[in-house]
Amino acid sequence: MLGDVGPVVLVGAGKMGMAMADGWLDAGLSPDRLILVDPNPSSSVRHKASTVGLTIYQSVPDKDAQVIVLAVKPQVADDVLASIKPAIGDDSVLISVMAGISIAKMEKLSGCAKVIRAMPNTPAQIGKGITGVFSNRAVDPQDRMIADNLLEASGDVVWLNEEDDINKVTGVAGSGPAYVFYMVEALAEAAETNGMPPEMAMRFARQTIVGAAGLLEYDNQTSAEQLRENVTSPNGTTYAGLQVLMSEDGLVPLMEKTVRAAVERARELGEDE
Ligand SMILES: NC(=O)C1=CN([C@@H]2O[C@H](COP(=O)(O)OP(=O)(O)OC[C@H]3O[C@@H](n4cnc5c(N)ncnc54)[C@H](OP(=O)(O)O)[C@@H]3O)[C@@H](O)[C@H]2O)C=CC1
Ligand SMILES: O=C(O)[C@@H]1CCC=N1
Repeated sequence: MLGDVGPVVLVGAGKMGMAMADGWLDAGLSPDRLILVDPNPSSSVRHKASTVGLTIYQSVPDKDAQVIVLAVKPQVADDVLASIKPAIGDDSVLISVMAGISIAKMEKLSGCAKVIRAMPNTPAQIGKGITGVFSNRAVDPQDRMIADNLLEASGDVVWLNEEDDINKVTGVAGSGPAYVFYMVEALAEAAETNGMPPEMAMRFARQTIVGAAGLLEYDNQTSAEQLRENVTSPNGTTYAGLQVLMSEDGLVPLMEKTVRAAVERARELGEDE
């Protein structure tokens, strides 16, 4: 699927960058068309690179890239945007997954005309991510197709209407896997409080979330609400538990506060410009 794409320059071989790189390699991107740039890669990244035949570069090569993907922390955006100039030609497309950093800033500091913001999430690593995407006007249908090909290797892709939608996607789906992992931790803690030994508590909590997520995928025509109701016997145990979780000060207001904090932080990261 990605046989014709590249060269792709990926700047930042961290958690998100490598999650996407795994997806691209699985989707057929040839390792010699993926240029991985990271001045200080971890030992696991070095191991992965040597296993699949990827070269890791200290800095961006002085050669026009078809696509440059930025997967570095927003805090180093200024330096990194300036450093990628040697790889930018007239037709290069810049795709950034950095939270907060605006298209205007990327155009200005990198000199790249075609800029796309994408917000993926770490399930990209197993092709089960979802990515929100927004581009500037210079990005043409051919560029969008290349971006689609790359991003679809991570899972679903949704093109957005406004740049601020990226901040909303960040708070819901970019950060979202962490909320679910924390739910596992909280469920395990609650199991322990109710008398389960720690190892057993984590085993039951983790597999419960794995199983529930699996059902959402397997039974994808059935709403989450219906799946919940399928568990809930009249006046049974689930009903008793949900009375707490669905109360006025239960999960909904907590989730609203959680997502609002993340969305606002994404907007703030953009304001530090
Ligand atoms: N993690 C996630 O779930 C998601 C993250 N994102 C976005 O992805 C970006 C990366 O996040 P994440 O992967 O978690 O962070 P990581 O810290 O895991 O990855 C960033 C990588 O970039 C490296 N790096 C630092 N400076 C440079 C440089 N000048 N050139 C090349 N590489 C450099 C870092 O090296 P070192 O560690 O040595 O500094 C690190 O390996 C962020 O902007 C974040 O907003 C978006 C969606 C989800
Ligand atoms: O926490 C962060 O800022 C990044 C963006 C979305 C997920 N991780």
